[in-house]
Formats: sequence, C-alpha cells, structure tokens
Amino acid sequence: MLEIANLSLAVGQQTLMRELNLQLAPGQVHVIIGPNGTGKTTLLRALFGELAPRQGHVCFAGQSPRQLGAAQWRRLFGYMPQNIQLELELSVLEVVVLGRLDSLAMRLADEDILAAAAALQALGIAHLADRPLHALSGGQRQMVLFAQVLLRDPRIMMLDEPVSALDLQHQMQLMEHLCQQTRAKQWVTLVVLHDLNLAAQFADRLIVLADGALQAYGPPAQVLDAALVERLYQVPVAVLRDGQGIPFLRPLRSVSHG
Ligand SMILES: Nc1ncnc2c1ncn2[C@@H]1O[C@H](COP(=O)(O)OP(=O)(O)OP(=O)(O)O)[C@@H](O)[C@H]1O
Repeated sequence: MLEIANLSLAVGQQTLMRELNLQLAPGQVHVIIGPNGTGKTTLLRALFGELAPRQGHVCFAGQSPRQLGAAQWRRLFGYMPQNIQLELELSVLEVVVLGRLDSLAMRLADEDILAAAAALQALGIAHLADRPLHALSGGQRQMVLFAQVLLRDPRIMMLDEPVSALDLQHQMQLMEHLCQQTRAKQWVTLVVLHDLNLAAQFADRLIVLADGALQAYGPPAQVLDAALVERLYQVPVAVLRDGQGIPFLRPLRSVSHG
C-alpha cells in the first residue's frame, strides 16, 4: 500500500496541493486527471522524492523515504516523466536496458538483453531495436521509454502522460499492457492522462485534482459525471454509459454549426 497522509506541496510561495490523503492499493491502476497546471506532475515528483512536502508524508508498505533512505526509496519506482527530450546516439535496445541501470554495475548480462528484447517484442516494437533513439518519431520514443520503465520492474509505477504522442493502436496497447502488468506484478500504478475516455476505460480508481486539492476519488463509474467534468473544465459534455456503467464523454461545442 502506498499511503499519502495529509500531504501539502508548495513551489516557492505557491501552494499546489492541500492536505491530500490517499491509500493506493497494489494491483490497481490509479489514473490522475485534472486541468493543466493543477499539480499532477508535482504530485508525482513529490512521491518520487524530487520535491520535499511542506506538510504530511508518504510511505510504502509502512516505510517512509526517511527510513529507507533516498536511494532505496527511488529504487521502488518506475517513473516515466512527461515530455522527455533525449537526443541519444544509443540504440533502442541499449536505451531499454538502461532501465536496469541500478543493478547493472556497468556489466550487461545476457538476461538483461533478453529482457529488453522481450519488452520490445511485447510492445510490438522489436523492429526498432537497432535504430538510434534520435532517429525515432515522438510516438516511437514514447513506446521505447515505456519499455525502459517496464524493465525496472518496480513496486510503484508512475507514468506522466505516457500516451500523449501515441496513435490509437499504441495508446490501447500501452494501457492494456500497463493494466495487465499491474495485476500480474502487483504494482501500485499511477498514470496521468488527459483523455477522460481512456481514463474511464482503464482506471480502477480515478484521482481527480483541481485547485490544489482532491476533488473526487473512486471508480470511474461512480466518479465521472457531466457535473464534475463541466465544473473541472468549463466545457459542456454529454455522458453515455456502457453496460458496466463506464462513462463515455462527448464534449459539446458551444455554438451549433449547420
Ligand atoms: N519548478 C517550478 N517552479 C515554479 N512553478 C512551478 C514549478 N513546477 C511547477 N510549477 C507550477 O506549478 C503548477 C503545477 O504544475 P504541474 O506541472 O504539477 O501541473 P500539471 O497538473 O502536471 O499540468 P499539465 O496538465 O499542464 O501537465 C503550475 O502552475 C506550474 O506553473
């Protein structure tokens, strides 16, 4: 269990999060949604230990970052930040193997190469293995960085807008793989998404952030409705539901065009 207790975050004078309390269970996909600039990335950075909380604390399996030490704490995480700009000469396979940098001790075992190749295969991008990273498209790079973070095999998986450059097929592939691995490996998974329909389809729990505070938390079928979305984004939406009550949202244009 990843516990977030009474967590308040600030950057300079600006308070970004007030008294956040959450208990995030292993084996579940938690999708963070909310408007631009509401602190989603800041929350991930704070969990990873890049930003000290102003108040409150986090702990995993009963242990705090202070008890574990910073290096050991970060070793719990697979973290794929937003918009990574990498102009590396390394090949795709080499970049994916770097997911195991902590344990490599500057030596590559066959098993590391095989694991990287298997991750590329599982994501349908094995054909990219020998290409230099800088020669890939934005979406291809995003899939490669996902493969890299998979190779860490963390306890806590955090992905910040991992599908922002992906086409529909690769969005579904990445999210399906993430859900399946979250169940199989019992990760505590946190994903930031802006696509509310993708969030509704794949989240076990939604974490809704706005105005520096938690607005709602729970299964999408319970949490996501027109009133919440209109309040968050000031956009009118129509909401349909499938047989399981999973909402499907359609934003409505304010001016009718005929
Ligand atoms: N290092 C920093 N110094 C000053 N302000 C910052 C810093 N990092 C973030 N902020 C501010 O904190 C707020 C929250 O930023 P954050 O990146 O966490 O938002 P977000 O919810 O992830 O946004 P987006 O959906 O646009 O990615 C923004 O107003 C941003 O300008």
